[in-house]
Amino acid sequence: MFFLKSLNHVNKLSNSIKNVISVRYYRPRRALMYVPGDSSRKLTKAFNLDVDCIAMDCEDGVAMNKKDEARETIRNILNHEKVIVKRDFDRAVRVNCIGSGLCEEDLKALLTAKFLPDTVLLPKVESVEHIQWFAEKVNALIKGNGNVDFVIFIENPIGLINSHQICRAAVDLAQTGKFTPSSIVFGSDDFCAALGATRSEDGVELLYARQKTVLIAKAFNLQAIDRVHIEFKDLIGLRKYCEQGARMGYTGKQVIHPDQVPIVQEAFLPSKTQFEWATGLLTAFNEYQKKGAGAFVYKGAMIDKPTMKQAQNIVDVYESTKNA
Ligand SMILES: CC(=O)SCCNC(=O)CCNC(=O)[C@H](O)C(C)(C)COP(=O)(O)OP(=O)(O)OC[C@H]1O[C@@H](n2cnc3c(N)ncnc32)[C@H](O)[C@@H]1OP(=O)(O)O
Ligand SMILES: O=CC(=O)O
Ligand SMILES: [Mg+2]
Repeated sequence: MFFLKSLNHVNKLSNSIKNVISVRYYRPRRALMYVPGDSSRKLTKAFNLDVDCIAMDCEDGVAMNKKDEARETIRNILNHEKVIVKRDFDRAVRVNCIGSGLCEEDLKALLTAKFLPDTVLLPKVESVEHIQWFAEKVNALIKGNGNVDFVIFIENPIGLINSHQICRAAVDLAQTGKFTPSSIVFGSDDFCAALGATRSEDGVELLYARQKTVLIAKAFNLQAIDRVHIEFKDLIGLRKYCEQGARMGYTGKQVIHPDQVPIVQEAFLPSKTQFEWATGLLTAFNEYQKKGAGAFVYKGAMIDKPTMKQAQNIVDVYESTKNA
């Protein structure tokens, strides 16, 4: 239901404009909110929030001796139809990583529940072989025409080095598979640990990895979901990092606490002013194209194709989230 609702705007544009736009509509994931799968209390609380994505966690938010409980609790939730309190949301699950030896059991329990999760989040992806393993399991477990969105976590150096091949494999295998690659998550905390780096205020130790992750995501037309801000009481810092991530091209951010949700949801939604600027620009672009002008002046600035694409990005995000 989140998809393809703003095609009208694009359809109004001339064919020559359509050809340069790669249109893809996503289930919005501005805030990707983790909830430990073994905590019924937190899960209930999360379902009452106004949030794009709830990631019911089997992985690092759950202690080793609570893994079975988390898996069972989430399966029970998936055995019931999604209850929409505030509005529709992405009912996602984060399974344990393949290397843990727990992933298969998670997938078996969660993909055979009465209702499929909307999305499966796979942490610590390191290689094409991981994607092939995931594809094989998911394709065997999902019945009929079922399909889940697939979120790939890049959170260690080998995963980052192989990220291009990982995304290529995911996109290729999805053609005949029961999953749809939708996003890359930058798992900065695990990345820091794997790198042996120390977290700092300006995050300089992660800059390359953070930029490369968004670059890879965009190369494959995927959403890019930024690092978690673990100092959850620091809402001023959170806003600053959201704005920074959004400027870098990230489309959303991982969240661990309800207080972080409204700030993140807002920071990754273009403002009404930006939306109006963008729609006005697209209309003007269309008119100038018809007149044979590639470059023109709009609100005091030179506009040509790259700016038109930036405006289209704003419209896409705005349209995909405003009624979500
Ligand atoms: C690097 C990564 O992998 S990040 C992902 C893994 N980590 C996680 O999933 C952690 C998720 N977050 C949490 O578990 C918690 O926010 C903590 C442990 C950090 C702090 O929890 P608390 O000390 O309970 O925080 P606080 O008292 O401020 O919580 C306020 C309310 O929000 C609820 N709450 C806190 N976090 C969450 C959450 N993630 N989802 C839903 N509800 C939550 C609490 O239950 C509490 O509600 P209540 O009073 O009705 O019980
Ligand atoms: O899983 C997230 C991370 O930062 O690690
Ligand atoms: Mg992690």
